[in-house]
Amino acid sequence: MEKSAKKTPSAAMDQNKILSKPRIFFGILFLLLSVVAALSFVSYLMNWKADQSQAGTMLDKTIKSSNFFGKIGDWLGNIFIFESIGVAAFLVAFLFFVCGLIILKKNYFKPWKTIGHSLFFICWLPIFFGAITQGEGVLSGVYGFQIMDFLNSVIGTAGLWLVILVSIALYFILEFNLNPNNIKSKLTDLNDNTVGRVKGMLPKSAESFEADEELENFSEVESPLITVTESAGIQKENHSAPVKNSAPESEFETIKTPNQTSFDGETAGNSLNLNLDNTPAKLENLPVEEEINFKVEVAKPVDVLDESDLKSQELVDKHGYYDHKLDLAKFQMPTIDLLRDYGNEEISINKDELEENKNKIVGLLKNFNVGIAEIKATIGPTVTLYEIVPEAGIRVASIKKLQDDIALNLSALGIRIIAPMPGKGTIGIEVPRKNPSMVSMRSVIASQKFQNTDMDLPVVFGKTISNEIFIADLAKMPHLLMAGATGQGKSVGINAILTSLLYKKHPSELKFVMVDPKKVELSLYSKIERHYLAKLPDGEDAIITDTHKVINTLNSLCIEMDQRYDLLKNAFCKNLKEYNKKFSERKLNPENGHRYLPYIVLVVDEFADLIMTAGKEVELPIARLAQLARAVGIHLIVATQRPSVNVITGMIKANFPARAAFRVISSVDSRTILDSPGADQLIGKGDMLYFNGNEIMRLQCAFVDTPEVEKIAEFIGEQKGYASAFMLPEYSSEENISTVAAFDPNEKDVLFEDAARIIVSTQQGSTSMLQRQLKLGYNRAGRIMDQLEASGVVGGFNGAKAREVLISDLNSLEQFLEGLRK
Ligand SMILES: Nc1ncnc2c1ncn2[C@@H]1O[C@H](COP(=O)(O)OP(=O)(O)OP(=O)(O)O)[C@@H](O)[C@H]1O
Repeated sequence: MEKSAKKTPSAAMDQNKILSKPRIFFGILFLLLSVVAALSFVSYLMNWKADQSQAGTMLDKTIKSSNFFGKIGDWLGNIFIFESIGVAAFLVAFLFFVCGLIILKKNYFKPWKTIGHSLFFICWLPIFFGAITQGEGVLSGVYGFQIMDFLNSVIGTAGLWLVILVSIALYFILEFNLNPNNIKSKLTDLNDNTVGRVKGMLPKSAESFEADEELENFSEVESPLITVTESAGIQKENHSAPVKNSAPESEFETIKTPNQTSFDGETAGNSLNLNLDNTPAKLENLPVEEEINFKVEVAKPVDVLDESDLKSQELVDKHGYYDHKLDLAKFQMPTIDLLRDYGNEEISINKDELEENKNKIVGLLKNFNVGIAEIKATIGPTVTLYEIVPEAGIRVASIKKLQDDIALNLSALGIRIIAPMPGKGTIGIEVPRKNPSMVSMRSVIASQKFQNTDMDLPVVFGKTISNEIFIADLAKMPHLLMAGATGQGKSVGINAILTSLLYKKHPSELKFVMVDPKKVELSLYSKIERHYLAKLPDGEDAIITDTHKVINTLNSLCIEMDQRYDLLKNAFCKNLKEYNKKFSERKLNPENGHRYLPYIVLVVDEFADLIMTAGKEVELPIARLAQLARAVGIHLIVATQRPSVNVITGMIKANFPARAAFRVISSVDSRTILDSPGADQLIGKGDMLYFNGNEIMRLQCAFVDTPEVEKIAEFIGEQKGYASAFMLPEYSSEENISTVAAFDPNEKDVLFEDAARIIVSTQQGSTSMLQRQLKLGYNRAGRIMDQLEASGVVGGFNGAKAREVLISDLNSLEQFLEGLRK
């Protein structure tokens, strides 16, 4: 109660302000009376036997009273206690007190309820004590005894006790809303809660009952009351509490309900009506709100298991979760010692070099009137980054223009200026170190960062310019485009990527599709065919070198992608991870085609070579895979030496957000791969730029030598593997063949004859030539070529080479065409 008073001090103060003087006078008078009466009663009870004999001697000065309040106190005690209602007289004193508070408008409790309770006990206690003491002593008072005596004579002793006990029982039932359910729940609460909590609950129970009553009233007039109260700005949260029924079980929420009684004698109902009718301004003068604890319990949602869930649960209980590693349960991941230790890789700091470079940079910039406020050096494995803060007013572009001058001055290759440094207020000048340190694959694989990573497909590229290990998640990239001129570290980079994946993924979780037109770069991995490689069912080698097979494999991967999408759709999963989790929980039936889906990483080395020989036939499936395959766990790594625009077309580029550039020949190439220059300024030997779609980072690629890769492949290859490589879906170009066979002269393209003439006159069965000469799109040129094949002008598809032209000269062709026209 005090709490609520404390909570609304301003409201209470407002009320004090409007108290009239007579009100204050009578209020205090009643409070004093209550104190005098209570103390007189206490004193009377202590001395009543002696003092009673002095009754009626009020004016006799010779007779002294031992009551605190003298003869008045005696008189009061005698009248209220002895002659009337015994110890229940204290309730009369209490009623005085309540009246005093009501007059002073101190609404610490519900006054009318309190008066009601007091009156009940003023009636009940004297009879009860009368029945117990049979009129002996002062506990019952004379009236109490007489009423008890009267009842006793009318209904007998048993009837009297029945009345006493039934009346008190009824009181408690009504007051505390006691019913079997309530008692049970309260007992549970008592059990559940700590002693302190129980203590807290007991006095509150009366309030709970009141709150229930009030809530009933609320529900009758719920919506208007809510509207009015909210508009009045009074405890808006009151109404959100019941709405929050979805709150977790046992969560207590406090709601405040407007007090139902007022000092003007309004009943609860009246009070509510008043709320409805009053304006917000009037509402502010309503009795202070009282805080009660309102407990909301929401039944826990029952986990409804449908039939398939039950089945999967049963299967899990019986067999445990599906373990995709079980087939190769004994498979050992490669050990660190397979990688070569290149010795101390600690960065040596050459102070002279640092000082010299710093002085040169500062001196040169000064010559060009670029003042520097601050300069800082960060030493990386291959380059040192000098970060400068130019003086105020210096334009960034003016420093950027000085790149060549700085390079000349420092007489070093590979100077790169980053102006401004992303996320920093500085300009960066990267200067290659004279004695770069090597970053070995061993050191990055053995690092805590890599060992503890929880990425799906972690790829450790090497170290950043600030010597931190850099790991990226291929699953998130989701495809990587790599470029770099010959001998700049691209092959080492691919090996570093493959090695990181081999060190982290079990054969059941990852498959590689390797395309290597150069035939030598990836051949080392043929040893891990039965563990990690995927191939076409009729493919002899898992590492694909033939262009024709590449096309089939890419199309097969597209089929795999489509099949995976169907599986995911049927399993209601959004991505591979979710799907595999569901499969492991045995929620997906293998009889419906469901299977554990490993990640598939397609690695294409020398993409330029493929594009040159097969053009759109390669570009289209690659672009399709790049666009769609990420969700089904197919990721692409495409590398090229020649990052020209006809190799890395707009379509390819748009679908490869992650790019890695080793040193390239020209800044045009750099722009093709990274959309900005810089890769032409690298120093080679694994010095690379990595673009993740947002920013470009300079990295030193980790070095892994061919013998190391060989060792790893051997280590894996010697272990028990699957019966064969992972089989990709069958893809045959028979469909094309059948369309070719079903050639209909009447449906031939209008440019068919022109195309035939070009081919025969040049003796080159090339689709791209037709495209160029006739200015056709790839699809139409391809269709015409099919028709030429079907009609017998050219031979079948010949992989990388042009088709054989079957008609030797234009004369023969004209005759041939004449024949077709008939
Ligand atoms: N990360 C590296 N750290 C140190 N040296 C490296 C690194 N990467 C490459 N090199 C050096 O550069 C040489 C060429 O590297 P790599 O074979 O990877 O080049 P490439 O770009 O693949 O060439 P190509 O395209 O002709 O195959 C390596 O033999 C090695 O000496």
